Parts: sequence; structure tokens; C-alpha cells
Amino acid sequence: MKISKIPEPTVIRLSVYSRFLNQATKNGLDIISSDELGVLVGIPPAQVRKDLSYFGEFGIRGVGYKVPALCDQVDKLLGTHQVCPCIVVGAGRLGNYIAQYPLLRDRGFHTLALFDIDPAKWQAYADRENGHSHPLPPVYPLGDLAQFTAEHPISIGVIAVPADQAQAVLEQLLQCQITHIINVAPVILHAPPHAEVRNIDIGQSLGILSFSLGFNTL
Ligand SMILES: NC(=O)c1ccc[n+]([C@@H]2O[C@H](COP(=O)([O-])OP(=O)(O)OC[C@H]3O[C@@H](n4cnc5c(N)ncnc54)[C@H](O)[C@@H]3O)[C@@H](O)[C@H]2O)c1
Repeated sequence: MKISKIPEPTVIRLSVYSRFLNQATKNGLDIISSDELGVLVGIPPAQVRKDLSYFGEFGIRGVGYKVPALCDQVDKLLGTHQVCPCIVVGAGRLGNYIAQYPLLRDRGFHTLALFDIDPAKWQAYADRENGHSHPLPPVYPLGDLAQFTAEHPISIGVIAVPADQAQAVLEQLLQCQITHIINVAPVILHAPPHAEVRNIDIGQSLGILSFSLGFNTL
């Protein structure tokens, strides 16, 4: 099935189901109905049934869905069942956190390396490595980005640098043929149509909540 044929809001909901179903599988839940799934993830059951209809007649009529099998199908559709090699540019607090976050690794998001302009960040990695063996990804100079990406197939690049550096980093990633990008810097980036940039900004969500709370004074 071609993922491009599925509308984006459905893909977003599938990733919500995936998160829930992975946890439910770990907890040993065997069967779930679309009604139960809808209530538990906060999506109307009719919408859940419509979304899951992308899998054809997969559920057991009158019973529901086998949780591990449904989880497997959703992850296969999203592509999260396979390893997705990533790099992170900006080895600061957030960049390191993303690179080391176990849940992302569990979901196939493997950070192969971080890149930074600050020699202290490469040195910190070298010191760590000399001290003991560890599973953390290496930190390299930004100048090594082109060579590294030529030698390793990278699916996703993460931009975790200060806002005023983010556009330049985006352009460097594009030059390295990395077109699928997560940007956590609080800035709007300008990307060509063939690139897909996803922005993640807690500040933006706070603004929306602040409005919902009625904090506006107009
Ligand atoms: N998305 C969110 O909700 C959220 C939350 C917190 C922070 N942020 C943003 O994430 C970004 C990183 O935050 P942080 O706290 O990790 O910052 P940080 O200062 O700890 O780390 C930034 C790193 O980027 C490196 N850097 C600077 N310019 C670079 C360049 N051109 N190329 C490569 N590396 C470069 C720095 O040397 C540093 O190691 C910032 O833009 C920050 O505003 C976003």
C-alpha cells in the first residue's frame, strides 16, 4: 500500500494508535474493539473504524482486533517497524536528549551521530569514549557532515541548534540529500517543495493553550 495515498490527518491518527498499541502489546492486552480503542485514544470510534479500514477486513467481526497483529500492521504501514537511521545537528541539551531517548530508539529512530561546531562537544565525546565503552552516538565536527552522510544512508536529520543557525543547517542537510527533517529550533524554515520539514515547538503549543485558557487581553 502506498503511504502517499493515505491522507495526512489519518497518518497522524495512525501514529497515535501506534503509540497506544505498542504500549498495550507490552502490557499483554490481546483484543481490542474499535469502540474501546477510540475511547482510550480520544478519537471517535467511527473515525477509528474508517482509519483501520485501510487494512481491509482485518478485525474479527463482533470481537475486535488482535492487539499485537494490529500494532504490527499499523507500524508496517507507518514504516516504524524498521530502523530509521538519523543524525542530529546540534549536540547541546536537546540534541543529546533526542539522540539518547530510549523510546525513540525502541521505535526504530536510531541516531547514528551528532554534529556540532563546538570543539568542546567533540572533545566531551572523545573523553567519554576514552573512559569506558558506551552505547551513545558519536559527536563529530559539522565539517564532517558531508562525508558522513555520503558513507551512511540517513533517512532523517534533526536540527537542534539555536534559531539563528537553523536555516543554514537546513541548507547543509539539503546539500547532503537529507530531505526529511525535524526542526526543534523556534524559527520558521524555508525549504524547497521536495523537502519535508516538521517543526516541533512546545512554545507554540503553550501559545495555543494560553489562548484556550482565555489569557488574551483583547
Ligand atoms: N522544540 C521545543 O519545544 C524546544 C524546547 C527547548 C529548546 N528548543 C530549541 O532547541 C534548540 C537547541 O536547544 P538546546 O537547549 O539544546 O541548546 P544548546 O545551546 O544546549 O545546544 C545547541 C547546540 O548547537 C550547537 N550549534 C550552534 N550552531 C551550530 C551550527 N551552525 N551547526 C552545528 N551546531 C551548532 C552549539 O554548539 C550547541 O552545542 C534551540 O533552538 C532551542 O531554542 C526547542
